[in-house]
Amino acid sequence: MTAVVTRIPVTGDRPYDVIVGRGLEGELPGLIEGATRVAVLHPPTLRDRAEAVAKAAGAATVVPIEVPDAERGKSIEVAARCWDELGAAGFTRTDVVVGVGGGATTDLAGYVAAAWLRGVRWVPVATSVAGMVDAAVGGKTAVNIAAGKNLVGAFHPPAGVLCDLDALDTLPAEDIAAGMAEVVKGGFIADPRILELIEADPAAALDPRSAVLRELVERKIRVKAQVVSVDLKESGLREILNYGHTLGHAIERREKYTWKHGDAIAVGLVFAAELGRLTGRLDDATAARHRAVLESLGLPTTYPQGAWTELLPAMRVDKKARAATLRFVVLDGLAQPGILAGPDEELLERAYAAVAR
Ligand SMILES: NC(=O)c1ccc[n+]([C@@H]2O[C@H](COP(=O)([O-])OP(=O)(O)OC[C@H]3O[C@@H](n4cnc5c(N)ncnc54)[C@H](O)[C@@H]3O)[C@@H](O)[C@H]2O)c1
Ligand SMILES: O=C(O)C(=O)C[C@@H](O)[C@H](O)[C@H](O)COP(=O)(O)O
Ligand SMILES: [Zn+2]
Repeated sequence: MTAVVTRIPVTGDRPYDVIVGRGLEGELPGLIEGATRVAVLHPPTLRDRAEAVAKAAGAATVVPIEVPDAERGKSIEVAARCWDELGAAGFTRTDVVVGVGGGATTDLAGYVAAAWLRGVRWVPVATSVAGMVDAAVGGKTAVNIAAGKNLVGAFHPPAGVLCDLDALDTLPAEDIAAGMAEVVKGGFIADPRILELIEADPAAALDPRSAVLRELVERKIRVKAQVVSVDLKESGLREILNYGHTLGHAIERREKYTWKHGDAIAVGLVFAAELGRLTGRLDDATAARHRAVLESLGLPTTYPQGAWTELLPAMRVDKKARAATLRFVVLDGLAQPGILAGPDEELLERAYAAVAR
C-alpha cells in the first residue's frame, strides 16, 4: 500500500508546502535543489535522525552542526557559533540550512538562515508535535534574550516543511502532550472539530500511531497555513495564533525556560479564556471547556498565586503590545478570535485568579 502524503500549501509571496506523511526523506533533494552545501542543525537527541536526513539530502558537502537541546539552543551565542561554522564551510547564497528537531531547533535554524548573507534557503524537518503543527510553519524564526522570549528574530519562510510522523515514535509522551496545547489553541481560534476529536478520545489524540493524531496534526497545520498565507508579518490576522501566549511566554521566562512551551501555553489559554469571560465576550461553558480539554490531555492549567507581580511586568515585552498598551487575543465565541486592548491591571489580576493555585 502506498503511504499517504498530504501537502498543505502556504501561499503568498514565497509559497511552499507543508508535507505530512511517513518516511519523507525522499522529499529532501527537491527542496535543496541547486545547493552544494547543506548545514544540518540538530540537538544531541536527534543525532541519528539528522545523519539520516543529511544522507538523504544528497548534497556534495554536509555541514553537521550539533546545538544545545531545547531552549538552551535558542540563543544568540549559539546562533553566532552556527554562523562561524557556515563561514568556515564557505556557505554561499545557493546553499541550504536544514533544522532537524523540535520547535526550538527549527526556530534557531530559521534565524541562522534568515541572517546569513541576509537570507538563505532553509528547510525545517520537524520532529515534535509542536514543531509540526506550529513552529516549522509560517516563517517566524527567533532566539531568546534576557529581556524575553523570541525577542530577536525574523520572518523568513522556509522552502518547504517536512513533518515525518515516524519521528514522533521517539518523542517523549510529555512533549506530545505539550505540542497538543498548540493544537487545542487551533481548535478554539478556528477549527472546533479539533476539540471534538480530542474530547471523544484524548488517549488517541496522544498516540503517535493513531489516525486521530494525524488528523489533529493536519487540521492544525491547515489553520496555521491559512492564517500565515494572508498575513505573514503579523500586521493583523496572524495575531490570533498568539492566543494564550501573552501569559504563556511570561511563565516561560519566569521559569527560566525549564517549562515546556506547550505547558506554559496551556495555562495561558485558560487565562485568556477567563479574560474573554470576564469582559462578557465569551460564555461560561466555552471558557470552562478550555480547562477541561487541556486537563484531559494531562496539561497544566494552574500556576502559583504569588507569581502574579512578576508575570505582569514580564507580559509588557509581548510583541502585540503597543506603547504602554497591552493587547490580548480573546474569544468572542468559539472560533471567533478578537483583540482586547488595554485591560486594566485589576481585570488582569481577576483573570489570573482562574489559574492561580
Ligand atoms: N516559530 C513559531 O511560530 C513557533 C510556534 C510554536 C512554538 N515555537 C517554539 O517552539 C518551541 C517549542 O517546541 P517543542 O516543544 O518542539 O520544543 P523543543 O524543540 O525544545 O523539543 C522538546 C523536546 O523534545 C525533544 N525532541 C524533539 N523531537 C524529538 C523526537 N522525535 N524524538 C525524541 N526527542 C525529541 C527535543 O530534543 C526536546 O528535548 C519553543 O521554543 C517555542 O517558542 C515557535
Ligand atoms: O506563528 C505565530 O504567529 C504564533 O504566534 C505561533 C505561536 O504558537 C508561537 O509560539 C510563536 O513563536 C510566538 O510568537 P511571538 O511573536 O509571540 O514570539
Ligand atoms: Zn506557541
